[in-house]
Amino acid sequence: MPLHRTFLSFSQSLGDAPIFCLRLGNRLMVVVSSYSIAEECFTKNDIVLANRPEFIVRKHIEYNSTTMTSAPYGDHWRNLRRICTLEIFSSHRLNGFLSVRKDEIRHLLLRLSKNSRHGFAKVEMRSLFFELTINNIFRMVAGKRFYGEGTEQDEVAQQVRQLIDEIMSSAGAGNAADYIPILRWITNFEKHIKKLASRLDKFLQSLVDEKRAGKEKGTTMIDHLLSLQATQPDYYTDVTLKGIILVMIFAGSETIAWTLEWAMLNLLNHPEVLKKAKTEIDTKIGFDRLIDESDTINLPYLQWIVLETLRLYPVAPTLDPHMTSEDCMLAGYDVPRGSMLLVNIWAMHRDPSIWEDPEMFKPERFENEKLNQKLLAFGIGRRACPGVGLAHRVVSLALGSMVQCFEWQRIGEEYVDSREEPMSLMRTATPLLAMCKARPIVHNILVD
Ligand code: HEM
Repeated sequence: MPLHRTFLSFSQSLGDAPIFCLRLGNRLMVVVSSYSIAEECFTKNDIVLANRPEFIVRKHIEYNSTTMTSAPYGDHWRNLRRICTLEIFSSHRLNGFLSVRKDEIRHLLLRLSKNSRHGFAKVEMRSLFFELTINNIFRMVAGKRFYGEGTEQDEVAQQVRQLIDEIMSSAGAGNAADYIPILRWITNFEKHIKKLASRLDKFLQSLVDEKRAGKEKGTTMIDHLLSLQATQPDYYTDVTLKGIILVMIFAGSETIAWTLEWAMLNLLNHPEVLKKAKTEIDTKIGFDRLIDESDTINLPYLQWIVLETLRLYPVAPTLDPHMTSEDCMLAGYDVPRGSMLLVNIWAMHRDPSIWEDPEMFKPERFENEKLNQKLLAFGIGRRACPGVGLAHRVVSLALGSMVQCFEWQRIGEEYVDSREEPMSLMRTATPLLAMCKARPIVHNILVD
C-alpha cells in the first residue's frame, strides 16, 4: 500500500490523530495530517525544519554535487535557493525559455497526431509526457535533447537515458538501511549508489565543460551560470553548477509528467469536465491558432482542472521529508533533534472539513479562490518547491493544447484505473492508455 494511505489508516486507527510518531530503527518519524499543525511546523519551526534528512541516495548522489537539498545542519541550501530564485526561476528567465516549451509541446502533439489524423488511435501517454518534460529541462539547462524522435539511435542519448533510468529507480526505491544502519553491511545498495554517483558526476561535468569550451555564449542555463562563475568563481563553483543541473533534472521532469498523466486520466474518467474545458478553449481561442502560454490566464476552467488534479493527486503526497535541526515542540509534543517530519498532504487534501465532496473530481470548487491557500502540492515554508511557476506553465499549456487539438476517449467502457503505484513519487499504477483523434486544427495549423 502507498505510504500516504498507510499513514491515513494509521491516523484513523488512532481516532483521526492529526499527528503521530513512529520509531523506525534509529529514527523518530513524525507524521502530520492537519492543516493547523502543518502551518505551525512551517511558521513557528521554519528554521528548525528547513533541513532534509540524510538518506544514502541523497548522501552520495546529491551531496557529492552539493545540491540544494544537501547539508544537514548546514545552510548551504540557502545560497543555492537564492541562486535558483534569482537566476533560474525568475519570470524573466522562464519567459526566455518559452520557445523551448512550445517546441516540445509541438513535438508531443505531432507524435499524438501520427496515427490519429483519420480516426481514433490508441496512445500510451506516460512515456510521451516524460519525454516532453525531460527534454524541456535538458534543453533549458544544456540545449540538448536526449529523448524522443530523432534520438533513438544516438549512442550518447542512449547512455544518458540509461543513466537517468538507473538513478530514478534507485532514488525512488525505499532503502531499509536508511532506517536500520546495520543493513548497510549486508546489502550492496550503497556500493551501487556510489558507482552511479560517479557516472552521474562525469556526465554533469561533461555538460559544463562542453559549454565552457564553446566559442560562442549560448542562452542555456549552463551558459548563464558560467558567466556568473566568471565574475564570482568562489560562489558559482563547478560543484554548485552541477548541483543545480542535477536538481533541475530530477525535481523538474517526473513531477510534471506524472501530474499531466493524472490530469489526463481524470479528463478521460470525467467526460463532462473534458467537454467544459474544450468549450472554454474553443470559445476563447477559436480554431485559427494554437493556444499560447499567455492565453492560459484567461482560461479559468483549465486552471481549475490543474488545481483539482494537484489536490487529489499531489505527486509528492507526503512532501519531501524535513528534519528537525534542533529539539523542538510540535503540537505540544517534544520532538528531538534529528527527527524526520512527513506531512501527509494527500490526506489533508481530502479533509472533509475543508473540501466538500473531497473524493470527487470537481474543478469548479476552485471558483472559491480561498481554497487555493489550502493546496499544498508544492509544499510550504522555506523549502517549498521553487519550480512551481515552471510547473504551472508546462502543465497548463500541455493540457490545454491536447484538449484543443484532439478528441479523447477511454480505451474501453470501464473507468481508467486510478490506483497509485507505491513509490515515493505518486504516479498511476499502470501507464495511462487513451484513444485520441486529431481535430481539424491539427490538419489546418499544426501539420501544415
Ligand atoms: C507538478 C510539478 C511539481 C510538484 C507537484 C512539485 C512538488 C514539490 C514538493 C512537494 C517539494 C518539497 C517541498 C517541501 O518539502 O516542503 C518540491 C521541492 C523541490 N522542487 Fe518541486 N514540484 C514540481 C515541479 C518542479 C519543477 C518543474 C522544478 C524545477 C525544474 C522543481 C524543483 C524543485 C526543487 C529544486 C525542490 C527542492 C527545494 C528545496 O529542497 O529547497 N519542482 N517540489
